[in-house]
Amino acid sequence: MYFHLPDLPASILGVIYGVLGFVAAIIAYAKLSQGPNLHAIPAVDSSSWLGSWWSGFKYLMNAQNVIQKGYERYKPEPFKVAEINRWTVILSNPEHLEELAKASDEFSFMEAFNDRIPLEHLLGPDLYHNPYHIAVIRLHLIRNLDVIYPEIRDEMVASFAELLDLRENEWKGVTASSIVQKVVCRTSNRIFVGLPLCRDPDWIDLNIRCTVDMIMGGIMIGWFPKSMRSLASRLFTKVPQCINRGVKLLRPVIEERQKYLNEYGTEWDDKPNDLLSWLMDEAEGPELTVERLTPRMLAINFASIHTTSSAFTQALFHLAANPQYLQPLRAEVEDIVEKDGWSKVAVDKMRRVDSFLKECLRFDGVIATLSRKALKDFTFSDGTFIPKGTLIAAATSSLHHDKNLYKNPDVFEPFRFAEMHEEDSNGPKHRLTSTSVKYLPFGHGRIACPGRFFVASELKLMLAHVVVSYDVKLEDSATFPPSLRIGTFTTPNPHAKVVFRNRID
Ligand code: HEM
Repeated sequence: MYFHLPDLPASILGVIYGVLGFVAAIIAYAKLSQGPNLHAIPAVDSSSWLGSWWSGFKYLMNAQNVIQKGYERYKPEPFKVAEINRWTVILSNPEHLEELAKASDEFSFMEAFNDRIPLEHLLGPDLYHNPYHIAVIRLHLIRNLDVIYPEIRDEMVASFAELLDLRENEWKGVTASSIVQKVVCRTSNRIFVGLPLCRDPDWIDLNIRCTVDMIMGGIMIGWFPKSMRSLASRLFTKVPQCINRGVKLLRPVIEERQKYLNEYGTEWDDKPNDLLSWLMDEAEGPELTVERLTPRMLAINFASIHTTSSAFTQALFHLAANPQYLQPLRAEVEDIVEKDGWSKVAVDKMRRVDSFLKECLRFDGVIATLSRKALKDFTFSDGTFIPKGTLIAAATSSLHHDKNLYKNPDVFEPFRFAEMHEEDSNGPKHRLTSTSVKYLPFGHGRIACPGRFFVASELKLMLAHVVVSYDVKLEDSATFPPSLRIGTFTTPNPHAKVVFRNRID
């Protein structure tokens, strides 16, 4: 059920929107004032009644500018930025970030996330209170990477071929973001739920759309008091329909596996080696039901599909805008594959491919990561005090463009990390999967993204395949497509085209 305003004259609608805006401003201010006492931390813009609301609006429109302004003015001290209904303290001091990344009981990633997108009320409390899927991703997905490599590649190559559907040597323009989302969804789900579900158009559509529905629904129900959020989620968001669709599609797969599990225990011939199987092996009691496994699977897709496809779409734009990098990438891939085949060993050796992707995430990846909520009062070792309840994030994009941390930070230098790897005796620390307070797209420390080893393999296989199989360029006279941003969410341009043809040389 959704609310629609009836057709009313513009003047009456204007009054209604005015009143709603005023009420929203009051609620927002009330929420801003209810939070922890952050008076000692300077604000980037005004912290007055109306000023903070206006600053929140500016943050929504251009968070990067607001954070950069604070970074230039206050670094290395923390500063606060107003969002529409909350303050966030931004950290810019690498020492603070290192301490934050190491802290255990004092800060929570999940609490901070839940404050923005209340997954607990959207997908149910089990996911939030019993996140056993994180351990499964951390242990099984990484441990099985070698074995699942051929499947990742098989699905990815088939998806590109089908979705691009190129004829002879003709150039064909495609909407990059849409094609990449489908390739990523299919390829990732080959490892998440296996064949044939990973190719089911309904499953692909569900997982691509559901992320957007969860973000929009989450932002909306975040305005409601906690006690009303589950009801609001059922009434005003599309998430319950997503879960029902998911249950319908997953039920036959899960029930068949449950039959084998009951009959043979955790091992049987031809047992699928995928994330769903590993989750079912670890699930206990009611967690093993279709109704509990489905939201978990949707949540894993939520964490992976848009993040991975955004990273690859942006890489594709960089490649198409800079065709001079195609040749050095091709040379590396062909040389390595000739000796080692399309194996994990081979892809691990592809330093230019690794560096290209890593630079794309540094250059125009996320704006703020290391999002945490302080669960108790915390004092950094230099005496900086953070009160309980404070929302914190790192000034990721500003750090990634700081000339004290990177040479020529505002220039896209795709092989910079490969060169650092060559010059450094501790080369591996420059790999895509290595995090540090200078490199934060995957977060850092105890809670750093557990999917990053899988995603690095997937992205590297995709880029290596594209460079050896296709010629790519932007449309004639097109310039680098600008990303879309709302608050700290950033997404590559959803309309821009990349032109492909089968490689001719
Ligand atoms: C390019 C793709 C991806 C990016 C940029 C990314 C980024 C991140 C970041 C920034 C965090 C928070 C870490 C922190 O604050 O320290 C995170 C957490 C997480 N990511 Fe990823 N991620 C990606 C892909 C994936 C994939 C493919 C999966 C699943 C297979 C995944 C699963 C998760 C999970 C479950 C968490 C929560 C960890 C926890 O609560 O301890 N991510 N990711």
